[in-house]
Amino acid sequence: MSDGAVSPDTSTEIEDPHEGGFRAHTAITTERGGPRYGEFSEQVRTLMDRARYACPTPELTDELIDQLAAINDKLAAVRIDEWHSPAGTRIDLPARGNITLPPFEVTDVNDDGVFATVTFRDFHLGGNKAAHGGQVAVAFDDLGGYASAVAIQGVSRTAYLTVQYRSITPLNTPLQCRTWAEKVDGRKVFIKGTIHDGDRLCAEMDALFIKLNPGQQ
Ligand SMILES: CCCCCCCCCC(=O)SCCNC(=O)CCNC(=O)[C@H](O)C(C)(C)COP(=O)(O)OP(=O)(O)OC[C@H]1O[C@@H](n2cnc3c(N)ncnc32)[C@H](O)[C@@H]1OP(=O)(O)O
Repeated sequence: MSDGAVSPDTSTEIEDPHEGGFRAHTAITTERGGPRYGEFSEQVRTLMDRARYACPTPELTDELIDQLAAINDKLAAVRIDEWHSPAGTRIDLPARGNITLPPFEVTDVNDDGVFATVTFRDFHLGGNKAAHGGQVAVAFDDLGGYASAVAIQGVSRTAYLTVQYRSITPLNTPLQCRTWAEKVDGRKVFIKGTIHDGDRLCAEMDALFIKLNPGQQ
């Protein structure tokens, strides 16, 4: 039986293609992980959802540890650098296939900003059926970064991000998120955002993104 230990190995054999920010010398492809990679991501998310609400018997916990350890060993054997991992680069999948983000689908990008449908899942639970406030900020950070990238046609990082939580953000409900650049002042990109459940405002974002200089991490 596994002792539950997780290897801290973060090494990679591949030369780092990083050239600053989130940019890399790698071609965009929707092939990585194969045609069923989206199903794989969904199974991982479902695992997290189920685990959040499960109360296994001690015997079932033992059994699940062994099964998860076997899966983790298989995934460890195919570890790769972040630039080539499908999680985060599969632009054909919700949230670019990034399992750490609340799944979203961008529905439009135009002069009024970036429009997306975002769904917080069971594993994004904060308490009493509401999404965790930190998870709301995660969605805003990523989709705010998207709006910043559109506004400056370049790469930026978050300098600050504030969220006003206006009403409960529900789980398992497709929500409407809009992020947009309010002002660009040199390298400073002032980003606003909203998340609505229908007509009801759940949360608002006020953020500053800074355009990275060439080669800046
Ligand atoms: C399509 C794909 C979309 C992908 C989206 C992914 C989005 C994910 C975004 C992230 O999560 S990034 C990770 C979280 N952020 C960080 O880790 C950033 C950590 N901080 C830094 O690296 C630096 O502080 C930063 C790059 C933000 C700024 O450092 P710099 O040295 O490049 O800039 P500098 O300090 O010279 O400041 C430039 C201007 O911004 C202003 N500024 C910087 N930080 C500020 C701040 N916190 N508040 C107010 N103003 C600020 C600063 O005063 C100055 O104003 P002026 O030009 O008017 O003089």
